[in-house]
Amino acid sequence: MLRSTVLLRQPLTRRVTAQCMRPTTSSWRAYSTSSHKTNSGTPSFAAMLAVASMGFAAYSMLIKSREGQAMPRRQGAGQGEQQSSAEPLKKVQEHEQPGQPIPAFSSDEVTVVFVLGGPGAGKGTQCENLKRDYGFVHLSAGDLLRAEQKRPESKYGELINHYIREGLIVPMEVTIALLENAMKEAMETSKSTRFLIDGFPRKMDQAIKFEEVVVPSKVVLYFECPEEVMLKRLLKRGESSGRIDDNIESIKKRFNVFTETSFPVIEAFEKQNKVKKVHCDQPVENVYKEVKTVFDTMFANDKN
Ligand SMILES: Nc1ncnc2c1ncn2[C@@H]1O[C@H](COP(=O)(O)OP(=O)(O)O)[C@@H](O)[C@H]1O
Ligand SMILES: O=c1ccn([C@@H]2O[C@H](COP(=O)(O)OP(=O)(O)O)[C@@H](O)[C@H]2O)c(=O)[nH]1
Repeated sequence: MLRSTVLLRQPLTRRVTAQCMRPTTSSWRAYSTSSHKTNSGTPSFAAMLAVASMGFAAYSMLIKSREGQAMPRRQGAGQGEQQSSAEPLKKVQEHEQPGQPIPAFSSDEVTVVFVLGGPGAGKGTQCENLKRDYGFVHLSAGDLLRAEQKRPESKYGELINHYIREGLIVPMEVTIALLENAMKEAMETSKSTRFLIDGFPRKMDQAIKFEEVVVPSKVVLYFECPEEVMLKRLLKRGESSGRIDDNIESIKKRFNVFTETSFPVIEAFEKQNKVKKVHCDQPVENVYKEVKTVFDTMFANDKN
């Protein structure tokens, strides 16, 4: 059984240090949970206004749509109505009622591995290997957001586009709903119950909410990689990815957001002894050897 999410519920102001998690490469910045801000990670005033108003609109819609709603009973995997991705916020609103939230899935039945690490560390590459060899479903939060952004009927296209370009973290209501919908769909279509959640959670509130309303994670795979290596990989990827954030300006912002906001999530999971660290500054095959060691140990006799 998993340990509870006690640590994740501790006040976020609590200063956590996990020396073992800190990068050792001298040229890589020191990770700290203190909240210093850097200019390169700060959007312009106009951009902030735009983000604030878009974010406010999304939250207003969420709150408005909750009004007069009775508390629905959460349903297990493979049951209940199919949730269209047309309205991702609807999914989370079900959880946002007073009282103790009920996770959508039981961690006895559904296995979630969070795959975390800086941009370009190689998460997606290794997830595809794991999908092939271990039968996990690979859900990239970034890919789900990009698909939602491109969906013509989406209300959140512009909002997602802005957040991704600025390297900022999209409000969790959107991302959690997309993830839960995708999990549900995979369970219904392929009866899969093992998930690699790639690039999520990137923020404490996302981690807490997902484990409360979807399912607690089993393990966190942390892809440790020096910044200069990630930078090189991202610039190379940017030559053909067509991604609006694989450019030097966006990359710098993403690095700052990772250091200041996402790395503390990894530290918090480390305090729960959930983190398995993989060294990514080596060829793909060698990284995968490390990843396989973790999975062979963790899931050798696991039926989930
Ligand atoms: N170990 C590795 N060595 C060299 N290049 C890699 C390695 N792992 C991934 N890449 C390449 O680096 C880029 C970023 O990898 P990706 O898996 O997309 O990272 P992430 O999902 O963490 O952003 C891709 O172009 C990928 O082909
Ligand atoms: O849970 C998530 C995952 C991704 N993103 C956004 O999507 C971008 C790209 O994330 P992805 O995981 O696809 O790429 P990576 O940065 O790991 O290369 C991030 O910078 C964020 O703007 C987000 O807001 N929430």
